[in-house]
Amino acid sequence: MNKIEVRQVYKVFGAQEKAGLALALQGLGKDKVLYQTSCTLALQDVTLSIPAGQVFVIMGLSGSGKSTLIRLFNGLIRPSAGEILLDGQDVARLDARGLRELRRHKVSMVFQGFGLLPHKTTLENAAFALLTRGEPKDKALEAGRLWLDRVGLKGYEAKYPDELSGGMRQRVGLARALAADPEVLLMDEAFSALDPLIRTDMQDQLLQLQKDLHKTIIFVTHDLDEALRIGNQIAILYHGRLVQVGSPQEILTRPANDYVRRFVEKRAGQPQAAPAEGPASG
Ligand SMILES: Nc1ncnc2c1ncn2[C@@H]1O[C@H](COP(=O)(O)OP(=O)(O)OP(=O)(O)O)[C@@H](O)[C@H]1O
Repeated sequence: MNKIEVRQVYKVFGAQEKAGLALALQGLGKDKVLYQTSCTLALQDVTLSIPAGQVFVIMGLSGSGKSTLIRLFNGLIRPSAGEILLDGQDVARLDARGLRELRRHKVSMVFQGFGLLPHKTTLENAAFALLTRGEPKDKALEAGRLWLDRVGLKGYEAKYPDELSGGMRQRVGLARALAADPEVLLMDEAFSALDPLIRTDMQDQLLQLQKDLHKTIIFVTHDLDEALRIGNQIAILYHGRLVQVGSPQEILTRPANDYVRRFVEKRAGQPQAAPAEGPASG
């Protein structure tokens, strides 16, 4: 069964959201919507199914809509149109209380900037989600300790974030997200701030954890090598449109268009920078 269904989702940013949406629904692209309404069409007509228990990667250049898409899954952003069904429930229709419940129990997020609380210890950070949802303190700290151990940070419980390296901080971020035992883990460029060797270590660790956990993990990256390494499936965005969804093998051997082909050709083992997208046509 699929965990998440994204159905005909549009997202327009700007003061004239409705006017921008009306143009987008007529099929106008990002440039024309911007020209006519000064609004940014960040996602247009995105429909996809995200299977349960897999690592699903969302990839594309800077500005292609990756962060917007992943933020729909925990309601940080509301779509201008369309549905985001999580186990059949439309996240876009949840009220503030429903969203709070969703974020406390079902969907956790790991950020690129780690998002740790600087005045709390590693252990308090790891247990933070459990403490804020009202679990007994000893139980929450016990779970925090367990997850710190699982991500290789045993012995660092009493340290503060500024005493840790970037890689260690991201491990705390991962432990904190996993301690909440979410069904869905959202990772937005979670490893992009790390240097290449640490980044590869983190990818390995995530894959190792996933062998036991079988979580639904949605992972945003602009790096094709990372996507190929960790993704069971990869969705590629271009100017807010979905251009291809496939297995790493399919992306490599049957790129759907020139945009995907350029990603694949540029690969050659070198980590890519994240150039911004050029003007959109349409
Ligand atoms: N809050 C906002 N207000 C206005 N425009 C926005 C907002 N958030 C995103 N956008 C625009 O929506 C488009 C998609 O942005 P988004 O951040 O989703 O892209 P991205 O692929 O995640 O890029 P990056 O890799 O640089 O983070 C861009 O054109 C961006 O300028």
